[in-house]
Amino acid sequence: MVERRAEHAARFFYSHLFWHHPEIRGLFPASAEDMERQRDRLFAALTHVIAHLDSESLLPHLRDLGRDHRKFLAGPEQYAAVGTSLLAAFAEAAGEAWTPAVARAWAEAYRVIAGVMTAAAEQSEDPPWWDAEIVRRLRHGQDLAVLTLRPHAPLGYRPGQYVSVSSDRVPATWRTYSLGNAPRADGTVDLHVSRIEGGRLSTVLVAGTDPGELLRLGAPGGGLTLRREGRPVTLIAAGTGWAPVRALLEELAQHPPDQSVRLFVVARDAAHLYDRPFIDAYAAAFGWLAVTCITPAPGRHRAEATGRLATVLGHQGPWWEQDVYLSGPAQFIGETGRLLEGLGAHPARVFHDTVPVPGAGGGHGPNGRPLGFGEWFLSRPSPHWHNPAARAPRRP
Ligand SMILES: NC(=O)C1=CN([C@@H]2O[C@H](COP(=O)(O)OP(=O)(O)OC[C@H]3O[C@@H](n4cnc5c(N)ncnc54)[C@H](O)[C@@H]3O)[C@@H](O)[C@H]2O)C=CC1
Repeated sequence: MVERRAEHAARFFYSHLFWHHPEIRGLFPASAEDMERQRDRLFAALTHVIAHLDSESLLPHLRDLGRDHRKFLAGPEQYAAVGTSLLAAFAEAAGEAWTPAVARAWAEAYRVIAGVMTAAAEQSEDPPWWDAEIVRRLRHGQDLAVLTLRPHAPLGYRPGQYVSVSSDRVPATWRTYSLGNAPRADGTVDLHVSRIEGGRLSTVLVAGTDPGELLRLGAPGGGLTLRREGRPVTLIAAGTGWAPVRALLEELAQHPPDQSVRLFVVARDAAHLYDRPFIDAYAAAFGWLAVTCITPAPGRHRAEATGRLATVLGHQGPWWEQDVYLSGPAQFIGETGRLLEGLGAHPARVFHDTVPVPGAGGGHGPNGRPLGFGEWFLSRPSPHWHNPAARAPRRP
């Protein structure tokens, strides 16, 4: 019932929260657009919890979330305030269906969720966030940069994962970006950032930060990590989706696989194949690796490269035995994932971190704005709160 009025419930929730606890407002993004995103994230996160109530993955997910929320300075008082406002918003949206029994069940559910999250936060031995100094910023054209960072403490990172990032230049705003390597001997890691139109943090990271200044990093996350199960591997990267794939390749090179590895790198133009020297060096050094780079025909739209990739993949095979790792824009992952299934790839062996939201064509949210990587990730699995037609089927 609340789902049908999700937009209203989310607005009510934040108004209630900030009215009763004005001091909490400062922990949330200042801009209206970023608050809009925040509202979606709340329901995406709740969807995830509710869709996984019976799943073994729920508790580990909540613990991760709890540890991660320390970077938002969330303590017991904030959890209590959020719980009160959340239940008030649900009561408002559910109307007469909000019976005393339902209210009790939700209060209990929230108590459990918040309890698991705060306990994990208290027990964590990791810092709440990592301060990371920008050691170097390498621009590749107008829209792309690779930032070399030195975190102040070791990062528990597995190749293929991403971190959330925040800068004092855009307060209370966190976005996820992938790292292109496991920490080097000196602790440094590379953050690959593509500027999105109107994206305030990505614009600052690509064009407006200086070596010596600090960023904040959240704990590494994501499941695009190597499964070494003896099957041949296909890696497919588009744009800065190259970053996690690069990290996976480095890991493969450290313990060369018995099976062949095919790598497909897709970019909007030749200039955006920004790591070409690395790719060429790997192709020359390792007999187990076959590389194909794909760009659109000159003058064509960037998405045409995805069509070209489809043609190339159609001539490869067999797919059933492959482990496939996919990384790139959400729309790209959706299209290429469907194509691979059509070509016979095993659906459980096509790995990626992002899931397209049904009904939100063009990689855009309900208000026409682009969805961030974190939102794609959080909205997994995919019942979409703002589109009743796309709701998950009810369990019998
Ligand atoms: N683990 C992951 O899946 C990761 C995902 N990303 C995401 O990858 C994206 C990278 O952005 P950019 O480097 O600016 O990429 P981009 O916009 O330059 O696109 C690169 C290629 O992706 C394909 N593509 C882009 N938009 C498409 C569309 N609407 N439909 C079909 N294919 C499309 C095209 O082949 C294009 O040439 C960001 O959205 C980022 O969030 C980044 C790192 C890791």
